[in-house]
Amino acid sequence: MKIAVLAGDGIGPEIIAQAVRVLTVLQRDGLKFELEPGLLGGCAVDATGEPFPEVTRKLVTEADAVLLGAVGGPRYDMLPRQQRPEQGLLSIRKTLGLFANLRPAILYPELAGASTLKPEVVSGLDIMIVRELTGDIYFGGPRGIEQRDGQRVGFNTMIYSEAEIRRIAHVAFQIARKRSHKLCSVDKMNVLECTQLWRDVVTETSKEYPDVILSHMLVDNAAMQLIRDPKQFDVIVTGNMFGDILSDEASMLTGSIGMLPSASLDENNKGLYEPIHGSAPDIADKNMANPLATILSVAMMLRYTFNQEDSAQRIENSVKKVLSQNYRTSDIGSSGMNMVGTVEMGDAILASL
Ligand SMILES: NC(=O)c1ccc[n+]([C@@H]2O[C@H](COP(=O)([O-])OP(=O)(O)OC[C@H]3O[C@@H](n4cnc5c(N)ncnc54)[C@H](O)[C@@H]3O)[C@@H](O)[C@H]2O)c1
Ligand SMILES: CC(C)[C@H](C(=O)O)[C@@H](O)C(=O)O
Ligand SMILES: [Mg+2]
Repeated sequence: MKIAVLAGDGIGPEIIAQAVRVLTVLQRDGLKFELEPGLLGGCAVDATGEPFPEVTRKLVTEADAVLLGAVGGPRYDMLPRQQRPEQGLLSIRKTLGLFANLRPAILYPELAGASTLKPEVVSGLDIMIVRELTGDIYFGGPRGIEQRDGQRVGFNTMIYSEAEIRRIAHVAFQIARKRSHKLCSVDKMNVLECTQLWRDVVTETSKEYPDVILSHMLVDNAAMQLIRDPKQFDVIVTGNMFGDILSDEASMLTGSIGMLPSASLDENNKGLYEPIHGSAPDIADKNMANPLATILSVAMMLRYTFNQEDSAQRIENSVKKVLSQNYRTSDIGSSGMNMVGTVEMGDAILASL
């Protein structure tokens, strides 16, 4: 088994270093895999002029799984769009066919006080957001900025084929089947034809899953309901853009965006694993970043790509243990806690593995 490790930019190298320490312990204890580093994002632009160079394309195509930190940063914001670090991330997702993005939002009981919501609103929260990842307005054409009638206009195209909707719907129904048999599909069918089709196809697909209760919600209401009463949700399925926004929103229910891992899977469960957050330039190189989302992404890799459920749980249990020992990075900290930096959080995880 080969794992490509793409640290990326900003806090990427700091959080990936802690995740790699965890993988190295598992390797010592008998799991068979090799780690191979590669460049993606701004660091790849610096080295090669491209955010997703050919050598990285080859590496990730041959690897069984990819572990990614985060890409992007203000230094690269003025580059032409095709050269931006984020374009590297979008290309890797598209190249590997990673259409199913699983973003679990789980509140660890110890962090009930870290959420900005009242503990009773969030305690016990366990939501799975299933985000379609290779379609939608992110990839649709035509797109651009051009002159029309003496002024600039910007335009993008929201587009989904029924096949794209059906395959992500199947993933979501199957996940709902293993959980509480409840699925909420989020769209904006009152305004957008593209999401009318989304609702129609998800409803058609539901006929194959009579044991799952399907509901639909408009995205503006869903954003509100996530804050009002998040525990009404179990599995949410939605498109690329709504999923991006709702998962950042859901992260704050759990205390911090530094806690949310993700898996991006193809048809065969080959996957890319990354925290949902970005490169956090405001705290880069300060030993402040929370590495837990990245470490939990390693657990997802072991579960979904390598079928190593025991090792996945071993990592998740060590996260629970360090939280119960009151170790906190500043994003989840409060008074009376054992405040630590990125590396020290990694030390605590290793000690409790
Ligand atoms: N998957 C990715 O690589 C990815 C995802 C999102 C954003 N980005 C890129 O990252 C850059 C910064 O974007 P942004 O500021 O909008 O979002 P961000 O997620 O990087 O940061 C938002 C806020 O959350 C904090 N934060 C994020 N991760 C944290 C962690 N692990 N521990 C503690 N605090 C954390 C940051 O300090 C910041 O205050 C942009 O270039 C953006 O395009 C990349
Ligand atoms: C950086 C960006 C392309 C990316 C997205 O929008 O998908 C990020 O926000 C994410 O959530 O992984
Ligand atoms: Mg995002």
